[in-house]
Amino acid sequence: MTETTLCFPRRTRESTGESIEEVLLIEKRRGLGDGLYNGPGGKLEAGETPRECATRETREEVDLEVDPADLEKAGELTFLLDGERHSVCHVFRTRSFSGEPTTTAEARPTWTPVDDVPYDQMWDDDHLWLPGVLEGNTVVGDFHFEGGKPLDEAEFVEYDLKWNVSFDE
Ligand SMILES: Nc1[nH]c(=O)nc2c1ncn2[C@H]1C[C@H](O)[C@@H](COP(=O)(O)OP(=O)(O)OP(=O)(O)O)O1
Repeated sequence: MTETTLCFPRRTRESTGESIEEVLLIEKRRGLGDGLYNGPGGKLEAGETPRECATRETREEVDLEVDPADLEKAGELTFLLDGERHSVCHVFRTRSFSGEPTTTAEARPTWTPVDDVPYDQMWDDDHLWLPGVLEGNTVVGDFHFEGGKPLDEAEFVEYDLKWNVSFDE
């Protein structure tokens, strides 16, 4: 069973007297979820905490610096494939970062208004939990996929969500 992370950098952009709430999404260019929009993230390496992983992956994928201590844990998502736990994903958000997001071999970043998140070009589960996470809520969820490997070719069949949980990390 793999542990993974997702990191959602947030900002408020002022444009002609309006405040626009944005989230940094990536278009993933390889690996699991290739071609889909998501936050930067990936698999934990040996000895790494979820926060350290989210920080490293955000740097590797889009060259943005976030501090592990500044990440707010927003979700813990268990993905099941044919009844077996496939991965647990730790979801973080932050308004604290430095640098400019840059396209790499792994990902193409875009600041996206939270009202225009392209849920039709994301994992099928994302529209169920990401809006609440972007509103500042916390969530624990189980998401069941069926139909063989890899996960991004399996069918999303059912889910269970619990909102406003507290995380110790
Ligand atoms: N159902 C799902 N919904 C979602 O929003 N994100 C998911 C998801 N299933 C997996 N992810 C995310 C978690 C993690 O950030 C990423 C998968 O991790 P990786 O990018 O490390 O996968 P890769 O196969 O690219 O790994 P490497 O082979 O190490 O490059 O996809």
